[in-house]
Amino acid sequence: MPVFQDDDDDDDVQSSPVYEKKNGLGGQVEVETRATNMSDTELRHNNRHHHHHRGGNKDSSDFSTAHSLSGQGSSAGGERSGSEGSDGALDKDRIEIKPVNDEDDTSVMITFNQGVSPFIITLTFVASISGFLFGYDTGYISSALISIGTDLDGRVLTYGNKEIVTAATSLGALISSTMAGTAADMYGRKPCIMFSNIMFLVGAILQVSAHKFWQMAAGRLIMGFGVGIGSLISPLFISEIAPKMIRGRLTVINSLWLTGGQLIAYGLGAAFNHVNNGWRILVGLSLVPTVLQFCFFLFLPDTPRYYVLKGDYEMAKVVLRKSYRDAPEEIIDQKVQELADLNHSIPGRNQAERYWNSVKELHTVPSNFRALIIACGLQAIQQFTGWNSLMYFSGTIFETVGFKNSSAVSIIVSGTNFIFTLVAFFAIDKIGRRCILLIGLPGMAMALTVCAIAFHFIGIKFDGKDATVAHGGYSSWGIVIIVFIILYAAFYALGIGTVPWQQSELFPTNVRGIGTSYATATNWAGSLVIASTFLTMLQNITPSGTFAFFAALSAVSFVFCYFCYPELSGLELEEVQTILKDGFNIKASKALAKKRKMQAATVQHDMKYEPTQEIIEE
Ligand SMILES: O[C@H]1[C@H](O)[C@@H](O)[C@H](O)[C@@H](O)[C@H]1O
Repeated sequence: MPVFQDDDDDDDVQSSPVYEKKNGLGGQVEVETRATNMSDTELRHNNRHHHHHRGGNKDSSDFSTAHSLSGQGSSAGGERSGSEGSDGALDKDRIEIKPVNDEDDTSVMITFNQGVSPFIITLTFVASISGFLFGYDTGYISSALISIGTDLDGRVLTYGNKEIVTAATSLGALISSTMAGTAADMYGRKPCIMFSNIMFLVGAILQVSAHKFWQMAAGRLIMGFGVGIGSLISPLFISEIAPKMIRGRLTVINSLWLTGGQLIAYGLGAAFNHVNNGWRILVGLSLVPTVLQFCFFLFLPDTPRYYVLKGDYEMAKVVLRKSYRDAPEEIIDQKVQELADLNHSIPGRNQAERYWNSVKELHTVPSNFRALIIACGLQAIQQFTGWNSLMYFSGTIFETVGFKNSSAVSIIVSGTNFIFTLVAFFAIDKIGRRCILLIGLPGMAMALTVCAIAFHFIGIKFDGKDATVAHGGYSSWGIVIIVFIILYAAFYALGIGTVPWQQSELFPTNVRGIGTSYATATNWAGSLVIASTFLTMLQNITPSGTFAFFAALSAVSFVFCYFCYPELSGLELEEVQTILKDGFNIKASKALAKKRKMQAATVQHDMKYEPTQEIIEE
């Protein structure tokens, strides 16, 4: 079995089941990429085949389609292929299909040149409406808080009231996200999203008709239940229907809808700022996408994985057939078989036992626990570096530093967030998650530090109800604050705003639901803490102190990511597990990601012409 030293910097595209790497401490770390646990699900069928050697050479001989991009097929198929001489007994026309160990994967499907079907695009589009609602409903509150005036209880809202109305949604989201993963396994992803639509509906109606502060807060809380469910299920749904090779990007599409929703909320907020009861229109408009998503889902199916989970193999096949229109029936059958085999790999006689075993596995298996640290760590960093306090209160801040049309400035901030999420969409696989994180965090720390200094010179004071500035009107420090808040937004969206939502790739199948639930709950807990304390912080430790605090946290977060976040772009899911097996193995992950990218480029190029392919080691 071939072995290569990976501590060199060569760019070859060798693929091997065993890698020897030096870890950061100089010790030897053996990273084995065999999909050993899946060998029992090995499937075979007769078909025409092609055999790709590394470097993209092809010949026609015995073949295993194990793993097109990673060469993991080398575990079972590769060993056979590797002993070609002794394998002469193998039937020339036999294709051996071995799944990777991820049931979301299209490892059988990858034997086709599969485009993204209109059906997959439709499902992604409809599921992402949850992302839009997440963004819109967390976005409109900033301008609503300004235009609400004395419409509730006939008085001006205190900062405390504003914090409650804002934080209620995060609280609702926190509560529902802790249960959403399990509910999705029990009742299905689609019913969960439809249930979230009902929460959005009830919450919005309560708010639109509110004349009392507490009714408004209750409406925001119930809307939050919907946001929490949507924020977890939508990326999960997309990852389960997406073809493996574009799964990462499709997940970022959900983030694009999210930040786009925030942008639209700010735009409409500016438009309705001076309209009587304009905030009610803002809230009321959120009913449109909710109702649309609910109606669309009446006609759309759940994910194949869910149907297999429930034993409804026929429905799973129906969805797969629509998703991969060119796939022959036998491939569809085998994909369903793969999913069924993987489904049994979760131990337990019933749902409760399986749930408990997942919880145990999450905490006791070292690679899972490291994945948990990274996933929760990134979500916590995303929130505790202060972005959402700006999303929620930027209107108030900009008004205070002298900008009358504060909503317009807020549009620029959320527009920057959207545009740089788009930049992240292109960069996340190309230059890698780790790299954009390590660019973004120091950039944020720098921008926040400048804001802290500017706030000091502008002489701003919050007394819990009103904000006063020593130098009223436009000032050069006010402009510095706006410019650097925009820069902060750009660095944020490029890295930490987007990367944490790739969380599902960190976990293996059996703990993915529960792992992503923990991480999503961490996100909402952080959002809740920040939203409910930001204005109090401004008051007690001054705006300068608050921004300096966020700057310090960004700097510390950089250190965390530098030492704990491996490069995962282009890696197969089980490779992520092996990378995390005995440490965070940053160096090894970077080398492996580099090689995988080159292999993927070769395979993608060839896929245009070949129905099947594989990279194997010689
Ligand atoms: O990824 C998103 C995005 O960055 C949003 O702008 C932010 O409001 C959310 O909290 C975050 O989860």
